[in-house]
Amino acid sequence: MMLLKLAIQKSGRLHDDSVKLLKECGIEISNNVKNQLKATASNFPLEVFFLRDDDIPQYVEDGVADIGFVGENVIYESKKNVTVTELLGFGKCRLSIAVGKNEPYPNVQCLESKKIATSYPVLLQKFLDENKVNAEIHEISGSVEIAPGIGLADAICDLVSSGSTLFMNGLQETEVILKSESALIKTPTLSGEKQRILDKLLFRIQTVKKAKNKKYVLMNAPNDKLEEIIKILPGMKSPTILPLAVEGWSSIHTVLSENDFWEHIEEIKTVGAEDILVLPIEKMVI
Ligand SMILES: Nc1ncnc2c1ncn2[C@@H]1O[C@H](COP(=O)(O)OP(=O)(O)OP(=O)(O)O)[C@@H](O)[C@H]1O
Ligand SMILES: O=P(O)(O)OC[C@H]1O[C@H](OP(=O)(O)OP(=O)(O)O)[C@H](O)[C@@H]1O
Ligand SMILES: [Mg+2]
Repeated sequence: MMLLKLAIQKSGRLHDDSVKLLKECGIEISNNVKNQLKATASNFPLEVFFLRDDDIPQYVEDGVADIGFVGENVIYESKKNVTVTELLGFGKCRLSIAVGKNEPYPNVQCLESKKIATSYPVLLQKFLDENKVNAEIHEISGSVEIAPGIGLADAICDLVSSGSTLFMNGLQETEVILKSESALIKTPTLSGEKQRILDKLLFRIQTVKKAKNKKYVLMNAPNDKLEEIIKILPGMKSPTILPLAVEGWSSIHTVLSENDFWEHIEEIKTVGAEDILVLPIEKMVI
């Protein structure tokens, strides 16, 4: 049977979320044997390779793997011929330039002739070129944030998420050069049969993604307040209204994005809604 070959990170920041996404898509993979580098799904035509994340774009370009889950930072730094097919919503971070927290940084021009340490020379060079800045790039493979403190460089360009690594190393973030999250990449040529398997996988991923920032919201309200509450709720189509056992009251059910929920909750309460419940949604097919 034809199997779609997927490359994911063996261990590291993207591993758990990659496996979790497959699970949420209803795909069972057993990788119980420690250090096993390959696994086959038991209920979907998928074979999973566990690799270093930096190697994934190359494998996918070569067709050794048909698709991969990997950070956009790694994809664009690698310059490989692969197609970003779907963003996956995890591994969110940004590639930023930072300098010592007491260094003045009026604008990007102040990087002229400076030495910048990074593991992302391609993306950094592109940014410098776009801004017509000449700077010396010093490539190192990790612990980049330590570079200014030990006199190795004047500035750094590295991944930032919470900012705590920068803070702990006495650095300030001065430019965001790329916003990144994990993405599904695809090999340049895929057979028709494999494309059909990929379409099925993409449908499942999109179904899971749609549900992720949506909430199922239930609330009780007196019947004479229903109309006013419904006007406030930006529901999917129209909310479901069910009578309560208590005379004159109803239960309103609707689906809201997390954002909309926070934005409207005060207003809904003020108008007269009570006993508001917010539940996660597992899957959503619309
Ligand atoms: N602080 C962070 N917050 C969120 N996502 C991050 C963060 N740092 C990195 N990432 C994302 O996770 C990816 C993997 O990070 P990780 O640190 O596991 O990489 P690695 O050490 O190069 O792993 P490997 O051993 O596979 O080469 C990064 O390429 C990036 O897309
Ligand atoms: O802004 P923060 O939340 O502090 O995250 C940023 C840090 O996370 C990443 O390193 P990671 O912890 O993955 O270690 P690594 O250097 O071994 O990849 C990145 O290289 C930064 O150092
Ligand atoms: Mg790596």
